Amino acid sequence: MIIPTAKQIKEIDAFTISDEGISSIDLMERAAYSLTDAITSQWSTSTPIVVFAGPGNNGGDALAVARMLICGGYAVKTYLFNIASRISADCKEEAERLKSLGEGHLTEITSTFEPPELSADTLIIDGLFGTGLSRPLEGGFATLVRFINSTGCTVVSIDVPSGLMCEDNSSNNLESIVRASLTLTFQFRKLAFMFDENEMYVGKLKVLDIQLSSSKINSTSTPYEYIEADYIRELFKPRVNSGNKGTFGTAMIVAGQYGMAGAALLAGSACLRSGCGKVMVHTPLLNNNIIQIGLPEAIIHHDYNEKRFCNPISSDTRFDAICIGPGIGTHTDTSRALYDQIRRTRCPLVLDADALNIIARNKEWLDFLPAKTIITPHPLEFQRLTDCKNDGYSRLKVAQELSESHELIVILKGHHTAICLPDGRVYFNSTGNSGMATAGSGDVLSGIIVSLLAQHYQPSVAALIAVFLHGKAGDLASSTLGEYSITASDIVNNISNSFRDLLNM
Ligand SMILES: NC(=O)C1=CN([C@@H]2O[C@H](COP(=O)(O)OP(=O)(O)OC[C@H]3O[C@@H](n4cnc5c(N)ncnc54)[C@H](OP(=O)(O)O)[C@@H]3O)[C@@H](O)[C@H]2O)[C@@H](O)CC1
Ligand SMILES: Nc1ncnc2c1ncn2[C@@H]1O[C@H](COP(=O)(O)OP(=O)(O)O)[C@@H](O)[C@H]1O
Ligand SMILES: [K+]
Repeated sequence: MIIPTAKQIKEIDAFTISDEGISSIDLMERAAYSLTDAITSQWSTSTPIVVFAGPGNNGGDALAVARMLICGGYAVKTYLFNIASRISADCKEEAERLKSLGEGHLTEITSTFEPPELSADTLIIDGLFGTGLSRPLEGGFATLVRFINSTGCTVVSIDVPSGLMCEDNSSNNLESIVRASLTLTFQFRKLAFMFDENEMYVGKLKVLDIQLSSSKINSTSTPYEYIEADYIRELFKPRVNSGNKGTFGTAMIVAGQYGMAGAALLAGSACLRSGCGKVMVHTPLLNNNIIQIGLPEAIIHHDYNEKRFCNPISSDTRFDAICIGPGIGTHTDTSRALYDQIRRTRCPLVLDADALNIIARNKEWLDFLPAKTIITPHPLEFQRLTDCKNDGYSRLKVAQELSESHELIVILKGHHTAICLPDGRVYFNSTGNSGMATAGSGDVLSGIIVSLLAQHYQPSVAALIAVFLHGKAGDLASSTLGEYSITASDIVNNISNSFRDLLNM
């Protein structure tokens, strides 16, 4: 599903109204009905409800929900903030409809506001601002948001937590954003929801289908896409029945300085579990026994001249794709070896972990990376690599620029990992869970990617499939072990289930 901007959502909204020949108030009623349905399915009529409505259509939704809840037998107190005497036409109409239920349901605030006493079990419905927020909240609205956040009550935000911009929050006033327990958003995830730091505002997320025009959605051009199973499934090539080891390619993994052999094991086993024909591991001699025993299917490519650090792979080119980085360390010999290998590499390449830390110290090497190289930084590695600011939006913009200017595939790892392609498109992943925040899980991802590259998947396709499968393997691991107990090896052990789940095997 696409992730449109707030401006594009407005256009899709307007198109739906004209195309369907319905009035905007009827679309608002449809939206409010689905909100009410979501709320009543979770909270019973014994829950006291307080609704805060703003002056725009987000407020209109809130007023309509208040009316529907009252009609459903809930006790609801509603406050409409009409400070600037400029409420939208549909918000005004919804206020009239609410008032028509009788006295006392609606309090209109035109100047000062005395916050009501709220019991701990009160449910707050936040309909102050949605996609129409145009600047950070200040003054009375900022105070109101701080009040809402201080109550300790459960908060349901309509469409967007009030105060949160749909895209860029890098210069927002972060104290003036509602911290929702649940956000009921219309039709699309918003770009800001993809950034890890905004989870504390969004809370749990539920996307409500309000049947906006599918033809308009399909013709809306946006670089941002949220990827789910159906999309990924289409990217698979059929596996040749008569294929042999050679058909499915050889992957070379350069990993594991002495003391980090586990990184080589994890990347190597993930690679073997992901379909390539042969796996070679280039690793220091001192890792010999552990790799031979732990990964008997792999061919070890010894680093003879140095016992502890990874050195050059000599001029060997008997592989179809190469991954450099998991646990290699940043020793100067390794650094030199990485430089030589980058300059020499002609096959698809994925760089992870310490390979990226070495490049971060030699940023001009970015210019030498072969086109379509995949890099897989976590936020700190990306910060070292680019000196970008620390918020998700700024990081994404820098990743998009890097991807376009250097023709790289940048996989920005996180809860919603972003895959940035050189043509400007960005795909956000839908699988994965906090159990995967465990040492070594990035090594597993690298192993899956290089396996798909060795099978001659285009780098962009390999990146998309690998990120999705990796997260899915983590989700399957969590479904049996729980998020507290997953290890990176459990992710490897669920790669096969992840393939089977995705491909209905
Ligand atoms: N998508 C869909 O199809 C559907 C969408 N629907 C709903 O519509 C919502 C969008 O409605 P919307 O466009 O009226 O914007 P909304 O968020 O209510 O705010 C606009 C008002 O806020 C004001 N304002 C802005 N910033 C401010 C600030 N910092 N401080 C103070 N004021 C500020 C701004 O005034 P101005 O900027 O002109 O000063 C204006 O008065 C959307 O989120 C969803 O809930 C559904 O009803 C139906 C289907
Ligand atoms: N909360 C989370 N939700 C989803 N995926 C996660 C979460 N935390 C970590 N991951 C995934 O786990 C991997 C962690 O990689 P990384 O930080 O490089 O780990 P390591 O360096 O220990 O191998 C990434 O693919 C990341 O997307
Ligand atoms: K809201």
